[in-house]
Amino acid sequence: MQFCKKKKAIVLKMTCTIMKIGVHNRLIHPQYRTITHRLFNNKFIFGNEVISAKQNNKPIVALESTIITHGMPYPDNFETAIKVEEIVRQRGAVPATIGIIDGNIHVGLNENQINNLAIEVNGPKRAIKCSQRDICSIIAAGANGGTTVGGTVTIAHLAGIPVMATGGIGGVHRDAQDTFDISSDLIVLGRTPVAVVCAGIKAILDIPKTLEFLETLGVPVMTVGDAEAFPAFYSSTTVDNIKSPAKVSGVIDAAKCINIQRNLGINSGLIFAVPIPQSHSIDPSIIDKFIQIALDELKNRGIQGKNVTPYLLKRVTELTEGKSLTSNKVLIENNARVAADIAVELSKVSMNNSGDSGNVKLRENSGKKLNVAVIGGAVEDTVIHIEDPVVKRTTAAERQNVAAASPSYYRVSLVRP
Ligand SMILES: O=c1[nH]cc([C@@H]2O[C@H](COP(=O)(O)O)[C@@H](O)[C@H]2O)c(=O)[nH]1
Repeated sequence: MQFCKKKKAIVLKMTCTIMKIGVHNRLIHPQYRTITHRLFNNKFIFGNEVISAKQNNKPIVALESTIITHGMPYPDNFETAIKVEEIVRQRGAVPATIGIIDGNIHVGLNENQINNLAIEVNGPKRAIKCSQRDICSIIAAGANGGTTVGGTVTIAHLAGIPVMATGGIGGVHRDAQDTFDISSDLIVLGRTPVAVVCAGIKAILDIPKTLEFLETLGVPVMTVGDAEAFPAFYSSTTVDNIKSPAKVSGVIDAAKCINIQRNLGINSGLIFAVPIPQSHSIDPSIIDKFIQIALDELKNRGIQGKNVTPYLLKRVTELTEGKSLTSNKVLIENNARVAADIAVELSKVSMNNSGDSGNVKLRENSGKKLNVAVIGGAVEDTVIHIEDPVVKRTTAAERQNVAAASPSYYRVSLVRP
């Protein structure tokens, strides 16, 4: 009897564990299922709302948590995070705020957890700013992490969430030629297929250089709407009114672009830049003066690396007497609205995936001879391995015709370097 009870308990425990792994495994991106299943099934914790959204194929929007832990003061950080989640729900999608708590990756933090991260913003238990490189060490230490765009995109992709919203992505810092400070957000976006909805690139950065770098990485950058200008976070245009590299007219076309990238198997992210609502756009030349003051202070104080962006955002808030913080909140809310609409449209186009190529016109190969223009060239080194050289005594007559004789002298294999 005793034995039976014990056996039943073991069987029950095993079934529960298998169920737990099963549920989590299904929520993970198929490409990583086996690996995450083996290594991480206990490290990924999905919020109830996210689990239910996954099971019912509802659109999900990933939200980052560095804004909470390093981007805003308390209680603005908490209130904004909650409001942003609510906006996503109102638009018909499910929010998944991503962060690390006690060494576990959370996809869908609850209100209590968000408050705990928010309240510690200047306290001793403040979470670590977590870009992709920090994920493993934070998990290993059992610590808390507020995930940046790069960190969030990495986790969202593992969790099979293709859209995220933030305020502004990181980028190339203004004096990058001296400091080499380039946000890892860009590198992660170059190799992770998640669409990021933001208010452009933060004005504290070198926007033209950031756009150049994104082009190098092959990341599509598109403004959403009719505007020609590229938005600069606090302002709907940059100081020198840079043109956007591309634009989509609205959320339907944005979703089509994500779907096309996916169908083509292009593994980079996409950036959708949404201009801050005109009511809260700050004149770019005014904000630039404050940014310059904060940048000079930064140099004098020797602040570097991951502390640069939080310091600049905080100082600009002080210098503008809170005006930039209000704009920051408004633009994040606006981005969440657009991201939710894109996620809803994306779930429609992906359900209806009958080879729809969106605005891309697919041309049939007509079999006609095409005139091809070759631009540039490629040089490829070839290493020749000589196998079984044949030493052969030749006659004078044979030596006169080396060209004809040489192929039979060696067996050659070509190897790509
Ligand atoms: O409105 C905001 N948007 C974005 C950020 C964060 O700033 C990070 C960039 O930091 P860094 O420049 O150190 O890579 C982004 O990834 C994002 O997490 C922020 O604080 N506030």
